[in-house]
Amino acid sequence: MSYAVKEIFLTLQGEGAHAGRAAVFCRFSGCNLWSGREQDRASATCQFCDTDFVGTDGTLGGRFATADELADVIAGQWTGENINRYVVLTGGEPLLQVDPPFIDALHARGFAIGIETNGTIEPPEGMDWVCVSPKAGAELVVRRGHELKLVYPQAGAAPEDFAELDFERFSLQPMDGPDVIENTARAVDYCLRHPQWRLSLQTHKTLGIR
Ligand SMILES: C[S@@+](CC[C@H](N)C(=O)[O-])C[C@H]1O[C@@H](n2cnc3c(N)ncnc32)[C@H](O)[C@@H]1O
Ligand SMILES: Nc1nc2[nH]cc(C(=O)O)c2c(=O)[nH]1
Ligand code: SF4
Ligand SMILES: [Mg+2]
Repeated sequence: MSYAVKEIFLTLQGEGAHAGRAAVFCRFSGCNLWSGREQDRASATCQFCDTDFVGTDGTLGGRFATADELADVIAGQWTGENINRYVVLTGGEPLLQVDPPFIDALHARGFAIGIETNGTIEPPEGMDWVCVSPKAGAELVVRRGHELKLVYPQAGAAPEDFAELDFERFSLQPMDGPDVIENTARAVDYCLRHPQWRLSLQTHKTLGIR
């Protein structure tokens, strides 16, 4: 199988439990909850997306014929010491494309693998950190994992709907957009009242890094 990739870049994980950790990001093209076209946003299942995942025209983006070819480009972006190598697979929806040969190819190059997923597709075995971000109106198939990171607030997806699921870490991430200041205040208030949840800020945005 081949892989359609929007962009590949080295940065710090900005969100969630691994915030601050050096990681190569591999952003796959395409999503099952939105076409990525602005004219389709209002009718999409997921309407608040902050990401351009259309096409293969970003930094180091392209179509990769094999898992080894893609894993080589990812490994080539790692510039630090060769310890604690970490890759984050995101998108778009990475689980439309991530398969066992690709996971094996990354592990063979010494990477621990994190994935950001909307939870509608079961991940293959071997992921080191599965971060599920449920979307109102989309069936949640992945009901266990390492981290559940809920964008807040979302009509039809309240934190209480997910609090009993089998995750190690529960993160609440303010919805970015015109109401981000109010959304952040509400998320802070929710975490104070429900200490099962921890605030997740999109620190890369305030830092001005990718
Ligand atoms: C762009 S998505 C890609 C991965 C996957 N499709 C998903 O939704 O989890 C990466 C992360 O950004 C979050 N996100 C997307 N739009 C956001 C927004 N407007 N504000 C805060 N987080 C957002 C998602 O919920 C997800 O946790
Ligand atoms: N720095 C940084 N951290 C991130 N965490 C999740 C991201 C994503 O778009 O999936 C993201 C991103 O795009 N950049
Ligand atoms: S599911 Fe993820 S990538 Fe797809 S539109 Fe929603 S936030 Fe964006
Ligand atoms: Mg992002």
